[in-house]
Amino acid sequence: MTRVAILGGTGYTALELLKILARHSSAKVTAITSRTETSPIREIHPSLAGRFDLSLENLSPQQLKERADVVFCCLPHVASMEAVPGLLEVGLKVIDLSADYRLKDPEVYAKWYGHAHTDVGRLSSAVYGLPELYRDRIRGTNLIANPGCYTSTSILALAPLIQRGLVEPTGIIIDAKSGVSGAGRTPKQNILFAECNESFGAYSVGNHRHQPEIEQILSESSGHKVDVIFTPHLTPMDRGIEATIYAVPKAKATQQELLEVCRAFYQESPFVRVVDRIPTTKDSAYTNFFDMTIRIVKDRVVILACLDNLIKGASGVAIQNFNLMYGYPETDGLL
Ligand SMILES: NC(=O)C1=CN([C@@H]2O[C@H](COP(=O)(O)OP(=O)(O)OC[C@H]3O[C@@H](n4cnc5c(N)ncnc54)[C@H](OP(=O)(O)O)[C@@H]3O)[C@@H](O)[C@H]2O)C=CC1
Ligand SMILES: CC(=O)N[C@@H](CCC(=O)OP(=O)(O)O)C(=O)O
Repeated sequence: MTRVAILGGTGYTALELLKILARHSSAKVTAITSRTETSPIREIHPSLAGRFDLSLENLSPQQLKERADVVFCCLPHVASMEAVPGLLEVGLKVIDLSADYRLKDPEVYAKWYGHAHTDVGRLSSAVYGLPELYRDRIRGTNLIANPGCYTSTSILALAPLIQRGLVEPTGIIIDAKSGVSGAGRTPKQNILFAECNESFGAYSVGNHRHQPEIEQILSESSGHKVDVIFTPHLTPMDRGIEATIYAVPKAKATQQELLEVCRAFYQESPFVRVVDRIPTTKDSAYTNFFDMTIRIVKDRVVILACLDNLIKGASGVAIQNFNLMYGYPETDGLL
C-alpha cells in the first residue's frame, strides 16, 4: 500500500484524484491540505461523503513525510514551485499537476508565465508525465511534471503522424475548446455563470502558455522543430476538451492508412482510442480515455480529438503516472 497526500484539496483536480484513489487497489490517502480550510473533506466536496473521513490541514513537508510516500501537488503554477523543493528535500516523491516543471528552458517559462522560475535546477530532471510518450522515464523518477489538458489533447493527436513523417511539423493549426472546469475552482470573472453561459469565444489568441509546451514536447519526441498556432476557446460545458487540428500532409497516405499508423503507435496505450467516427466530449467525459480520429479534407489532414480535462487532462493521467512510478498496473483505479 502506498500512502498518498494531496496538496490543494479544495480544488477540482484534487476532487477528481480523490474519486479515483477511493477505488485504487494499492493507494491510501493519508493527508489532504489547504491553506485556509480545516473542515472534513466531505463538507468541501459532498460527493466524497462515505468515501473519506479525513479533514483538511495545513501541513509542513516534514509532517507530510511522516504520513505519506508521495504527494500530488494540485496547486496553481508559481505556488507549486514554492512547495515542491521542500517536499523533495524530505524524501517525498512528487506528481505536480501545475505547469511549473513542464518547460525545460527557464527563460521560456518566464516569458510565458510572467514570473522568473525559482527552482531552475530541477527543470532538467523533472519528467514530463505523458505515459504514451515517456513511460520508461516515468518509472524511475521522483518528480513528474504532469501535462496540461489542452497540451495532452494536442500532443497525443499529433505525435504519431509527426514522428512517422506523415505530416509537416510546421504550419499546424490547433483549434481547441475547453469546458469551464478547465479554469479551476478558484473564482475568476470569465467563469462566472452570467459571463460564460450561452456564450462562446476564443481567448489568449497567439499567447496561450500551452503553445510552447506543445511545441517543446512534439519537437523533442519527434526530432523535428515543431511549430503550431494554438487557439483555445471557452465553451459553456462543465468539462471536456475538443481539438480540431489541421496539418499539411508530407507523404501520400489514405485516411485508413493514417488511422492504422495511429493505432499501431498506441497499441500498448490502454487509454488511447483511435476511432472511425468523429469523437465528442461526451464519449470520454468522466473517463481517462483520449479519443481521436482523422479525416483528409482537400489538401489537409484534419485530426479530431477529445478528452476529459479533469481526468485524462489532469488527475487521471496523474494516477497513470503514479501507477508507473510504483509498478502498479497502469490502469489501476482508472477503468
Ligand atoms: N482544471 C483543469 O482542468 C486542469 C488543471 N491543471 C492544473 O492543476 C492545478 C490545480 O488545478 P485545479 O484543481 O483546477 O485548481 P483549483 O483552482 O480548483 O484549485 C487549486 C487549489 O490550490 C490552492 N491554492 C490556490 N492558490 C494558492 C496559492 N497561491 N498557494 C497555495 N495554494 C493555493 C487552493 O486551495 P486552498 O485555498 O484551500 O489552499 C485551491 O483550491 C493547477 O496548476 C492547474 O493549472 C492541469 C490540467 C487541467
Ligand atoms: C478553460 C481554461 O481556462 N483552461 C486553462 C487551462 C488549464 C490547464 O491545463 O492549465 P495548466 O497548464 O496551467 O495546468 C487555461 O486556459 O488557462
